[in-house]
Amino acid sequence: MKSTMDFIEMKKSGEKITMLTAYDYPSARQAEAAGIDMILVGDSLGMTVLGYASTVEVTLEDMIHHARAVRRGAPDTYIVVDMPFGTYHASHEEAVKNAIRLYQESGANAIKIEGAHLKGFVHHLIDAGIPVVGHLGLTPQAVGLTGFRMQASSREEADELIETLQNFEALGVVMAVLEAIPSDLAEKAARQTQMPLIGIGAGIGTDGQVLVYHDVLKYGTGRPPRFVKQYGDFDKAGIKAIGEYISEVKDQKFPDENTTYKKKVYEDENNG
Ligand SMILES: Nc1nc(=O)c2c([nH]1)NC[C@@H]1CN(c3ccc(C(=O)N[C@@H](CCC(=O)O)C(=O)O)cc3)CN21
Ligand SMILES: CC(C)C(=O)C(=O)O
Ligand SMILES: [Mg+2]
Repeated sequence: MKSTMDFIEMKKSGEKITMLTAYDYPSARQAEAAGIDMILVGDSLGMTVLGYASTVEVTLEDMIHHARAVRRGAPDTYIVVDMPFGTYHASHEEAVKNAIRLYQESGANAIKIEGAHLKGFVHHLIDAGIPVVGHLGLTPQAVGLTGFRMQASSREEADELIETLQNFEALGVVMAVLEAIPSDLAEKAARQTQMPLIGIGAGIGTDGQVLVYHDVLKYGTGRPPRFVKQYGDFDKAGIKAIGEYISEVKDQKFPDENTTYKKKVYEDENNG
């Protein structure tokens, strides 16, 4: 399994870091088999696998439940798990308690927290020995305020983002995700910190990329964000396979010889 130090080495050497979300055992198995550098158990699971309109309804229990399945599917991959909405704002004390619980119960290697608010309590997590990943730019848990839109497009907001990253680094945050920001800002940010920066909708200049599993595979999603590239078509493959199954049952072609237990238990009876 790669370590936090390996990602810093990859940044130094210029080797891009690959990250993909996974939410369950099969998606984690696929990501590990393909050789992904790290897996994110994103709170996007609320939208991709639970069907909510945003990530706001996702709970700490949801994150633990899914992360444990991902760990079983990817025992040898570095896993980051999202702190969900409402679990780190009420007080620093509650944030620390919830973060410790998520880290301890999820089996993840690091926990990710959205926004600059993290600055206020991250030292407690680092004191406890928890690797913490930041997340700036578009922070989907704040969708009610921001919408799902590009962020930090003014000079002031861009400078503020870079300053927050420098604070994160000084506090001991190990990595950060930058979502939906102008590419020149992301590139500048990556040059100004030793922390590996993983981009999603942040251009080519970050130290790595992250995408959502269901977006990469075109699997049960609607119109994807602009920054998504679809590399597969699970919807097409799945609907085709399910359609063939339906036809074969209707046409009595399934089950067949190979899929039937034919040992006779009523051999001595006439006419069954
Ligand atoms: N499937 C999926 N992929 C994601 O990348 C993702 C999630 N879900 N859920 C959590 C957040 C939400 N994210 C989103 C969701 C939608 C847009 C989007 O539709 N953006 C439009 C622009 C919308 C506007 O300007 O009003 C785009 O064209 O990119 C962007 C990020 C990123 N994350
Ligand atoms: C989009 C990524 C960065 C995320 O936070 C998630 O999948 O929840
Ligand atoms: Mg998230």
